[in-house]
Amino acid sequence: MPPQNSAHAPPFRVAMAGVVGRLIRCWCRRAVAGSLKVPALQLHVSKTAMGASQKDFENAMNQVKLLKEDPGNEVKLKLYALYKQATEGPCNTPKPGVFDLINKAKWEAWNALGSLPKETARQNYVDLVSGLSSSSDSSSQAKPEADRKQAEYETVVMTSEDGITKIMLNRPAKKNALTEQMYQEIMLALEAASKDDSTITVLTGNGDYYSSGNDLTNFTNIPPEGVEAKAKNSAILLRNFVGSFIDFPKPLVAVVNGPAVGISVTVLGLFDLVYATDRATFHTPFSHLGQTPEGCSSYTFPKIMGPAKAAEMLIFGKKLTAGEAYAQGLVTEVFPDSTFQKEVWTRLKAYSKLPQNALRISKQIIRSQEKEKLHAVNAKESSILQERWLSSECMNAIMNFFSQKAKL
Ligand SMILES: CCCCCCCCCCC/C=C/C(=O)SCCNC(=O)CCNC(=O)[C@H](O)C(C)(C)COP(=O)(O)OP(=O)(O)OC[C@H]1O[C@@H](n2cnc3c(N)ncnc32)[C@H](O)[C@@H]1OP(=O)(O)O
Repeated sequence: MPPQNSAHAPPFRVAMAGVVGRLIRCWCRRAVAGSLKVPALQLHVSKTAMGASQKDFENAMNQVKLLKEDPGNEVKLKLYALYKQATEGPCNTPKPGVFDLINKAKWEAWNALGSLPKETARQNYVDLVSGLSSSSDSSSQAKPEADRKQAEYETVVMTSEDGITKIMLNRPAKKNALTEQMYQEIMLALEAASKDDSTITVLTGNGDYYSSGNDLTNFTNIPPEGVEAKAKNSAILLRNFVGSFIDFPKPLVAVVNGPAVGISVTVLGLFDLVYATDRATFHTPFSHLGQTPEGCSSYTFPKIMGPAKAAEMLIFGKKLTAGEAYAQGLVTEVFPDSTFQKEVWTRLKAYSKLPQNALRISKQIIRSQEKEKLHAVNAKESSILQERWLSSECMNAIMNFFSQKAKL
């Protein structure tokens, strides 16, 4: 064994990192050139499975060989892992020895996929290759994936830098109130962030508010099918929206840059870290609006802050200051507004350098303890709200807001 004392350890680590890098680069060159033994005939993926078909998968494998640009070691390891998962299922081979560096890196990438279903792995492989192909075809080759996707979003801004993908709510003139389009775009952005190379994903707001919650104009766009159909579709939207936070696979951080209202507060119970400026407030005025809790808060808030404090917020609509939210455990840390951005991003940049897989797997272990429960709570809350939205209490509250009689 090499010496492990402090005088020798750093040079050893540097040297080993260089060796590992060279070996992986070498393995990856072979993999991309097609000399990696990836026997297409060994595939046993059902043609009728959901998502990408066997043909899509085979096309994607061929596209990998045609890539004009080297996608980098990390991506190549991901491709390898997804390929193995899609064709063989979860990794159950013994871990290669510590000095078998290439096979160890490959094994770790595959093993990190845990029990990801074969169909999902196949779909993720196809999606990953499709992103790589379009990037090597496009003129904006040097831009990261998230930047290239920006054109697809109108209500959020998505950027990736230093291992952090930032999703910024971007309707500052409306206090980042969440329109139906915005719910959809946040879901799409989370989906993209879950698959990109970043280590950490951040949700934040542009302007003086984090978010004023559901945009109340969502209640005014009633389709010809009627208000019941609208309520039904909105309950589905809500359930999917909250579901994408429950299932998000990487560390998720809320950078609460100002006041937060309604659903933007409740889903905080599903984040891994919540950093708040001391200007932030946390307000869930559901009863005032004739509505009931969502975002799994009927379960997470009593767990986080105890039933009495949760009742004060969720039933009686008590607005918390950032300091109070910290004392109740809803917020991880509060920063002075003058240094908020600088301190938070410095902290997150340091965290994003931690081993990516370890962070992700740790998050998933924690979430797996109660994922089913969270989905059940989400379904129940959404279906209760579907009824509430049709109540006269709720309709009166919305009318009061629009007739300027009531502001929170
Ligand atoms: C049939 C069923 C359909 C249902 C569809 C639902 C889909 C899923 C729902 C999930 C459940 C979510 C629940 C919640 O989030 S409850 C919380 C809802 N939020 C509110 O009630 C906040 C309302 N806003 C306010 O009280 C104030 O605007 C606020 C205190 C936030 C800020 O006050 P301030 O005086 O500082 O600023 P302004 O009021 O002048 O705001 C500037 C402009 O922005 C508009 N605005 C702000 N927030 C909202 C909002 N939530 N919805 C709509 N519009 C909002 C405000 O009107 C101003 O607009 P103008 O400049 O045009 O006047």
